[in-house]
Amino acid sequence: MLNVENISVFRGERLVLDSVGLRLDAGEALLLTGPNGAGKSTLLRVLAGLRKPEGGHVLWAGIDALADRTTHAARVAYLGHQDALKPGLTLRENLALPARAAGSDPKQAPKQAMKALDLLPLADLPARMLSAGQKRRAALARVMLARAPLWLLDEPSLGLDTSSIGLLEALFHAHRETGGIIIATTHVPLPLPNARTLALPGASGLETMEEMDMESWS
Ligand SMILES: Nc1ncnc2c1ncn2[C@@H]1O[C@H](COP(=O)(O)OP(=O)(O)OP(=O)(O)O)[C@@H](O)[C@H]1O
Repeated sequence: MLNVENISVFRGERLVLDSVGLRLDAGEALLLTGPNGAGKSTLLRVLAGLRKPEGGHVLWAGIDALADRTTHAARVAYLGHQDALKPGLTLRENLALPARAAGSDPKQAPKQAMKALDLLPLADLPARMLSAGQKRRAALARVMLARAPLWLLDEPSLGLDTSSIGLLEALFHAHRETGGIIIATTHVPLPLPNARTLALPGASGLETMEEMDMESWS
């Protein structure tokens, strides 16, 4: 379903991703691992259509996914390092936005998502009053509400306590059960049974533009 071929990305002078490829079918999950700066977030942003790669293809059901960014955006639920909540709106109001965008009932769907992430008691608090872990759970509720088949999650368990990890496990399971795909970057174990792992090598395994030029002359 998702077929990623030869993705290469430069950041500044450095080749951060060098011909990265992966393939995932419905219901599958992939853990992206590697040292700080290895390019995990960069790859996730490329897959989300938020950053253009210098080379390679992202195919969804055999079609070039990045050719039409609007269509691709509807396939993707992206969780970055920032939780993307509007601080002055209540949690309930924050969650009504993605529910409406996904064509769901803006009252019922947020309620269900808050229930799944144990956020109902916080529904009427402004987002700025939530703790870091509560904000992370709210961001995961947004992911759930997007009703997108491809979840791209940058360190989804960051700041979560043990019981919240249990909620995450149930969320992941339900998404995969319905044929959803999950790609998550992480430095810690995640509750994704039978997930595959793609370990990015990090800067020491890659070359700079300068080194590449030198090689091409030799
Ligand atoms: N705005 C930027 N401009 C230039 N280089 C950048 C920029 N942001 C990140 N980089 C570089 O891109 C490389 C990959 O960064 P990226 O954030 O994808 O790594 P990561 O594997 O997600 O790291 P971490 O584990 O720390 O989250 C790093 O070497 C970083 O210095």
